[in-house]
Amino acid sequence: MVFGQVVIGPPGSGKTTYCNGMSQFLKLIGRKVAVINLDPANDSLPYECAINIEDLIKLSDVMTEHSLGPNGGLVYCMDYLEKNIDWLQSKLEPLLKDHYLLFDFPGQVELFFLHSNAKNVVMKLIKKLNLRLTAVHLVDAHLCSDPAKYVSALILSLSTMLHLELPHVNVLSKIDLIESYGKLSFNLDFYTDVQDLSYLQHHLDQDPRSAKFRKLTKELCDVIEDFSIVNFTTLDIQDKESVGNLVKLIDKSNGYIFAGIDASAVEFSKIAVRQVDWDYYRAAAVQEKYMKDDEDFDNDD
Ligand SMILES: Nc1nc2c(ncn2[C@@H]2O[C@H](COP(=O)(O)OP(=O)(O)OP(=O)(O)O)[C@@H](O)[C@H]2O)c(=O)[nH]1
Repeated sequence: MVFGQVVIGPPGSGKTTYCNGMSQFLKLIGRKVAVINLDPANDSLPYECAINIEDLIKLSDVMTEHSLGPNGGLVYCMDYLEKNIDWLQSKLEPLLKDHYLLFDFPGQVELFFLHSNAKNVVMKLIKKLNLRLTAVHLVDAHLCSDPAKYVSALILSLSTMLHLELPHVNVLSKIDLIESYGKLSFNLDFYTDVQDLSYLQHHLDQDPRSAKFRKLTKELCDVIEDFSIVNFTTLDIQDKESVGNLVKLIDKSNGYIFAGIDASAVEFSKIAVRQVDWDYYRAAAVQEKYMKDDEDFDNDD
């Protein structure tokens, strides 16, 4: 069985940095890792990639030949990749024996909640090569400092989860910069747990700019709460502990923790029920590390 991650998220959310940091971390803990770059717009890669979509198709060629902009060009490239899935399959086959796979995808979010090519590529690989993949969806943590942007991040995460139908982990990336655009209105666990969005709506109502969207915001928040499947974990890619906590979650979601153990109910249950760090304490520890409390703010004045 081959395990891995499908790394997705809006432009600039940190996917390429993540693939680089995550592959280094996984190598340090003894896994053989292959990073597969499926983003034809990635021109300078910080990691050594095992497979590069550039060898199949170049975004610049597509844009010139078909008079397309970068977004249209990327949709074309994903469509081309789906039609040439055998190319990717043949490149992946030699890696399947002992590698853990990290797929670096483009940042055009519509590829993951609207168009079906990227999903079809992932689904075909899963089926043909018997892969166990988790979608790791990165969202820039600074979006939490603006309630309207946070609601958009929630909607994007929900739509992506529903569209991709994979084991899924949503990540607030660059948590070290969370308050760089302003102090948060609530504790960090409010944003990670997505428990009661009425507070957020109340907060939005105070802003005259969002008054005319009040009903729309309420409806969107209701949809998110009705599904009740979106939550976030946090990540500072430069912090070993933060990356390690994320790896534990991903390993649980795609079944990696069960690999290599005897297929007995006793062994499975031992792993499934072993002690976990409660998310409340985890969010509180992250908050203490990266967010100033009110006293610090007062002292700064
Ligand atoms: N402080 C901090 N910066 C980060 C972190 N992760 C990524 N960055 C920075 O965020 C910027 C964007 O990161 P990329 O990895 O290029 O993001 P991307 O999602 O691959 O971007 P696209 O290829 O445009 O879709 C870079 O300047 C990174 O150095 C993090 O955990 N902390």
